[in-house]
Amino acid sequence: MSHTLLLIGCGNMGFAMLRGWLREDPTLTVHVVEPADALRDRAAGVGALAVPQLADLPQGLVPEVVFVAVKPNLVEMVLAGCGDFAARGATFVSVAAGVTTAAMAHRLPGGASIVRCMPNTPAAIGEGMMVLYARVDVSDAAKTLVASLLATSGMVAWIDDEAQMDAVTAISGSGPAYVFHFIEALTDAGIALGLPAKTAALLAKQTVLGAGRLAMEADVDPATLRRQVTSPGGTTAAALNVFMSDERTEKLVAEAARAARDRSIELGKSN
Ligand SMILES: NC(=O)C1=CN([C@@H]2O[C@H](COP(=O)(O)OP(=O)(O)OC[C@H]3O[C@@H](n4cnc5c(N)ncnc54)[C@H](OP(=O)(O)O)[C@@H]3O)[C@@H](O)[C@H]2O)C=CC1
Ligand SMILES: O=C(O)[C@@H]1CCC=N1
Repeated sequence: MSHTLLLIGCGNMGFAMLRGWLREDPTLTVHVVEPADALRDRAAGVGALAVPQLADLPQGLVPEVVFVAVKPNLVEMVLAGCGDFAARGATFVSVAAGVTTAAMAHRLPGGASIVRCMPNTPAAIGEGMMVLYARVDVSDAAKTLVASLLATSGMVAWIDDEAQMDAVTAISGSGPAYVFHFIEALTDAGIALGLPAKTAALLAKQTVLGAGRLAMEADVDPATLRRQVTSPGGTTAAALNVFMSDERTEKLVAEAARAARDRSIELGKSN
């Protein structure tokens, strides 16, 4: 069924979602507000109707869902200009790290329908992890619509405790960057061991892709999959001795995730 959406902010995350939506459902009408010329052109290129500011949107526009994908410090300012959409029944979905639904509600008329989402950039190819939290007064119909729209971007999961959103941000929101960093490091290691750069990059990327898909599809857990690669006294054991001695990797990843979680909490406090 065709729906009318409004996306405010079409940078890295907004565009990743936009591309996913329009690729899956070209019948959607998506209005975009984005000040940067090049990013508006990019949005128009995938079929959106893009304008530089809210005031340029068609008079009387009735978006069913307003997605807000600006930097966290701008969310409240943007929402303050969206009262008319709330009055016309829109559901508001912010993807901003740290910005609570209470802070959003503060800028919208009473009773506004508000959902918070933590997406990630693999949404651009339909492989995102889209985690949602809805305030108690959001209707089932609105939740179903938001979830079905975001399902075009990847997997959808609901949480019922908003406080968990900071941890979600640390794991799946920021997580792709950790994996990209690992790919960079694995590529560099391959080059250092004498592989051509192109070959090293291909091996690193395909290995992460294949391992991720196997972890998702296998009926055993990742620890079992790891053991299946690790011949006693073999090459993998030699490498894992480096990764696992003194729980090095677990400690590093836990420390990194805590730093992201703490930053998400800070972002929430500064808004
Ligand atoms: N990038 C990611 O992987 C993820 C990001 N997020 C969240 O998504 C949000 C956006 O992040 P990201 O896409 O990376 O940031 P970007 O800076 O790439 O995108 C934000 C866009 O919003 C535009 N913008 C600024 N002011 C307005 C306004 N008043 N109206 C409309 N658009 C405006 C910016 O334009 P200009 O630059 O010209 O100011 C920019 O193009 C953040 O809140 C972040 O926490 C969540 C999960 C993952
Ligand atoms: O780095 C950030 O703050 C955003 C939120 C999650 C991923 N990117």
